[in-house]
Amino acid sequence: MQRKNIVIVGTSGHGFVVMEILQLMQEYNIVGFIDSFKPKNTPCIDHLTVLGHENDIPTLTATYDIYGGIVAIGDNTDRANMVSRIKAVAPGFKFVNACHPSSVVSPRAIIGEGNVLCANVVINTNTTIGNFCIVNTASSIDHDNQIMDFTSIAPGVTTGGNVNIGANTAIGIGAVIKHRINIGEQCVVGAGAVVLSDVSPRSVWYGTPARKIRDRQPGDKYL
Ligand SMILES: CC(=O)SCCNC(=O)CCNC(=O)[C@H](O)C(C)(C)COP(=O)(O)OP(=O)(O)OC[C@H]1O[C@@H](n2cnc3c(N)ncnc32)[C@H](O)[C@@H]1OP(=O)(O)O
Repeated sequence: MQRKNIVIVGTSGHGFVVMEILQLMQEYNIVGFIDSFKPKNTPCIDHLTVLGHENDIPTLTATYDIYGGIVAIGDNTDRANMVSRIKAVAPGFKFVNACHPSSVVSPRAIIGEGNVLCANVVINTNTTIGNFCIVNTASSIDHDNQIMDFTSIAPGVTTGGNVNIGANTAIGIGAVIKHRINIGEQCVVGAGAVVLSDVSPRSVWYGTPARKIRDRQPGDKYL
């Protein structure tokens, strides 16, 4: 079967991680990168270059027969804004998932669209991953979790069963989240935190056990 042509939006290190995952999947043909800041034809990696700005996607779709692609931007707010812009200029653009072949995803898990599951990720039974999330290298998301849209899970995070993580929240590298914990939307859980109690929306928590450090304001940086 002929592979569908896709683009990767974002040319950071994360963009190249996503590119390698997509290459290993052998389901899509990557035609190039989209970037808001780099000029067209900027070399990226392998033979791939920047094809244009997100506003160029409609034209590029006609030129390259583009099916869709993935937004590979690590910051949750920037990723969400980019998805909105693409939906506005190219409503037919299909957002694909990049799931590393070494990831172990339960057949009873539900995975939305536009997600990245990196190497050695485990998604256990009855867990739902929304849309446009990043589950980074070797993270383990256990049974009956609900991970909402535009959330990012850094490398080596472990969640127990029945954990809920709200939209646009960032969980830092190596954090551990006890079973039956609810984490609100737009939160930051710092690197190495051990979360033993519920995390209120729009707040920053870290430490062992994790404590609330401060509220987050709109536009505050994530990691
Ligand atoms: C593939 C990838 O790279 S994915 C990305 C992976 N990266 C991450 O996961 C990074 C996660 N980020 C963090 O943990 C950050 O430190 C944040 C977001 C929690 C920063 O929080 P801030 O409150 O702004 O921290 P700030 O840098 O101002 O430091 C304030 C104090 O808190 C401490 N601190 C900061 N983060 C943590 C943490 N995670 N755990 C314990 N203490 C911390 C600092 O050491 C500092 O202490 P001091 O005042 O005694 O010197």
